[in-house]
Amino acid sequence: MDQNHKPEEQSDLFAGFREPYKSFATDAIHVGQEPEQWKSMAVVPPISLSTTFKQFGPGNHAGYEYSRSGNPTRDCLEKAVAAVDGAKYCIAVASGLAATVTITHMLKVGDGILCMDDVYGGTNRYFQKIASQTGTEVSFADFTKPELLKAALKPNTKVVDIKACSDLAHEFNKDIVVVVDNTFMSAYFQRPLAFGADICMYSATKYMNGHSDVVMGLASTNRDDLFERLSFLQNALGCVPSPFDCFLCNRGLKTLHLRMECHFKNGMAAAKFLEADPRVEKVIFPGLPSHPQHEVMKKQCTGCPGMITFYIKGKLEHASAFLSNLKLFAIAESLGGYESLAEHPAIMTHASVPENVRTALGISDTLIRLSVGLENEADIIQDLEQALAAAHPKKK
Ligand SMILES: Cc1ncc(COP(=O)(O)O)c(C=O)c1O
Ligand SMILES: N[C@@H](CCSC[C@H](N)C(=O)O)C(=O)O
Repeated sequence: MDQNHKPEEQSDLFAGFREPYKSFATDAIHVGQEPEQWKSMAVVPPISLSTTFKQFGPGNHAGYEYSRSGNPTRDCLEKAVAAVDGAKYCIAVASGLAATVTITHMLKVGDGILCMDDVYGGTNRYFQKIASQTGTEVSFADFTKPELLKAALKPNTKVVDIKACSDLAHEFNKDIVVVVDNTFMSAYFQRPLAFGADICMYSATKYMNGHSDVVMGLASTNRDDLFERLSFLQNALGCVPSPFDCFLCNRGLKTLHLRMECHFKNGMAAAKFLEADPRVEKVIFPGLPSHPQHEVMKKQCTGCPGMITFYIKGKLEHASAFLSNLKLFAIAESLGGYESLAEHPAIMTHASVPENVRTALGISDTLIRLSVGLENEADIIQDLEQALAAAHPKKK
């Protein structure tokens, strides 16, 4: 390994980024968690497993009637997430995809969705193979170029999927609902609602829970009308998370700020290491100046998560050799947990994206994705170094 490698200086790391949101950690730790709400004065919200709640008389209850419709543990999580998103409201659902499905159910037959082309493979699959078969018109565009978004907006467009385009979309039609999938950024590094988005959603399976032990989705909003519809759909569609999962995610949220700062530090170190390595073709990490949206990121975000993609030199066999030789990083789908993961998007997470679309998006045989975890920086770099050496052995 590179013996001269020094840990990233925290102060330099965040230079040029937005200041963290005021009282973020305090809100994540305290909002919705007030001990006074329980007779027991429990400091940590209890896991409320009861599926039903006794009523004083028919229709006269203490705020809860049936656990799909409302649950005390879920309430604690939803209040805390709303606070860290700078939102009035939040709903928790059973997965990130359930959040996408629930939001899409706000549409009527004939309404349109305009989605960022480079989305999670399962979102692409849902829009192309399910939503578009049931009367919703779905199209995709590259929102990193506002002129392409502008050209793609249609009179029936109701949902788009990127924060930077909120103004453009609302100018075109104020009824367009701008939805940002904030999964990769987390609430700590980006607040889409503060930039004009109408709904901020997550696969909480990732950074928001952060421990790779919960599958969950979240959606926050400041709009009363959207919340009314979303909470109606949360109950009516029934895609709700279990109270135990709500407890875990609520707990994970308490350390989000600490985890994200460490993900950024380790991610930056790994990205710099890879960018300097001759066995690597190209690194895509928005925290690096080489990334085309680096300036946008610094303007809009308070930091950069530990997600790196890079092209290894060679062919599929080199990518496979690199992945198979990793020791600290596990080859696995998912991201945003405390542990480092690596995967091959073309074969794994984005296999459901049609091949021609993958090619257009650059999801090739040599593309590798890393979710850099919270292990020691030097051990992360050492693992990358030895796997690159195994993929590209020195000729004798
Ligand atoms: C960016 C993004 N959005 C949504 C999802 C869907 O989330 P879930 O797996 O929790 O359904 C995922 C991953 O699956 C994702 O990576
Ligand atoms: N969002 C996760 C999950 C990836 S894919 C999961 C499954 N194979 C599917 O196709 O739904 C990630 O990006 O790793």
